[in-house]
Amino acid sequence: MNATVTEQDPRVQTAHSLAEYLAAALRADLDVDPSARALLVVSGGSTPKPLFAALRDKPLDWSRVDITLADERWVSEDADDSNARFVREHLLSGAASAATFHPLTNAEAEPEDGCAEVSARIAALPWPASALILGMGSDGHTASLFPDGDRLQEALTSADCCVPMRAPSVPQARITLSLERLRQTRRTVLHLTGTDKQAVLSRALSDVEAVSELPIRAFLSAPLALYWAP
Ligand SMILES: O=C(O)[C@H](O)[C@@H](O)[C@H](O)[C@H](O)COP(=O)(O)O
Repeated sequence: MNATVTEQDPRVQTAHSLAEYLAAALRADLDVDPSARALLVVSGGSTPKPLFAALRDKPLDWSRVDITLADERWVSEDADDSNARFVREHLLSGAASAATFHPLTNAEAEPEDGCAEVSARIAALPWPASALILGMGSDGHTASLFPDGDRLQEALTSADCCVPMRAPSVPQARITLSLERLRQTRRTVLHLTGTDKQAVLSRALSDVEAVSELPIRAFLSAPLALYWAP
């Protein structure tokens, strides 16, 4: 007998499992009532690309789904490193093109000037979100909560929806949802790949460093679904 061996990329497999979980969460929240809308908060970076590919054709009523970002670089939407561009190209196609996307930028030149308008617009979405998907950097940042962020303390304590952020470790100015807003979700997912990030997460779980040193720690005291692949 000839055996057929199919090798699956673990990152793609993990993305598929997470897409199933998110689609089920969105369906459950939409099924509550026919007029209900569901909000999905996604992250940028490179990790979500296979997730978006696995999620965008899931059968659900995408016309009742709002999508926004956990954070954004303050760049134009056609810039290579715009998270909005990334979402439009990789998530908002196929069935998911019926969803409504809410970007975190506007025409102001600086996030400090544009933040109030973005905050008001994003606060008006149907919170709590069905799900928040966070990534994490090797410095323990998540969303744009950077250990060296100029407004990290404000973002960790503010009741405002969004906070501008600049950090010496990253080239562009950013805008991030505040911790309080990021916590307004029914489900929080941490989506990671690689052994380097596994090591950072172990450090964060060891309870030695402060939230200001490893901001991901702000999410470890509440239920969190971890999707990790080597
Ligand atoms: O837009 C961004 O850059 C994110 O919001 C950021 O918090 C990201 O999730 C991590 O930096 C992980 O990025 P990677 O997925 O590229 O490793």
